[in-house]
Amino acid sequence: MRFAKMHGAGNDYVYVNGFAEEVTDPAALAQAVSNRQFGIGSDGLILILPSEVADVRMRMFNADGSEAEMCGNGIRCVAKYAYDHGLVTNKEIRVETGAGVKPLQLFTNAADKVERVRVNMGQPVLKRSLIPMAGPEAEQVVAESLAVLDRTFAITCVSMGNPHCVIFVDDVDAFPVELYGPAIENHPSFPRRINVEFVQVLASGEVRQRTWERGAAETLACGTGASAVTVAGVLTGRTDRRLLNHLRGGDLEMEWAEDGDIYMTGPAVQVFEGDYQPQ
Ligand SMILES: N[C@@H](CCC[C@H](N)C(=O)O)C(=O)O
Repeated sequence: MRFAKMHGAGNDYVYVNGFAEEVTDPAALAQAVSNRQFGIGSDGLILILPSEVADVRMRMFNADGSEAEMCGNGIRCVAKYAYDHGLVTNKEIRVETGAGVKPLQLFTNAADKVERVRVNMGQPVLKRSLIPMAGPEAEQVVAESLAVLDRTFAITCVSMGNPHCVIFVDDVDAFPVELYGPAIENHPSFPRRINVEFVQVLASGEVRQRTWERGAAETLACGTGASAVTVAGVLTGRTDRRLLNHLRGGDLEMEWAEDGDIYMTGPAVQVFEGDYQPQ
């Protein structure tokens, strides 16, 4: 099975071209290829597939085999793969995801290879009923508290198609993400689990973020998470609608536009291609 290993700001996935390869059990394949000792090594698996409503379709599987609705860093790499491998020829394309069809703008280098991508991530959803939480439905969840282990956090929950819990902290580099991340991911309040963003505000237009990802552990970046952080920063009065987000693996330029859509611009990098023999 041919594959490409790609990353967006260090959030790395194995990409399989579903126009040419048939994958019968993507959940099992995701677990196998993601293993950093016995597999290729990645945060998960992304399939690039034909679409009836867009230029291409993507399906995204976390390292534990669970399928997610959307992947912000992944969709930029899907666009790069599709353009660089000739699946699309335009620099404005549409990608079908589990969270709807997303429009993307591709930026190429002198060799006509995609280097950066701007994605319209769509509008955030703030209703409990749509961000798989337990409890009463339909109110906004801008500032709630969540008791976890020995602490109670102020949280902002935002769905970007997939669920995120944003927590602002004073010193994100010193924060024990590996302790509170899994406890929040698997908290009874979130029956379908949740991605957790820990964020330090550096200035009104600049933050530093670390992410504990549902189904994967801490990753170097999360594009849907950076979108949720942009929303949470504005709603809690901490940040502007334009934000430079420093993640562990690189920077993302974020904007929550006046029309309500969130735009993310960031890198898409192919590291290598290869052949994988399913065990
Ligand atoms: N890293 C991704 C998000 C991947 C899916 C997530 N772990 C989930 O289960 O929702 C991104 O860049 O958005």
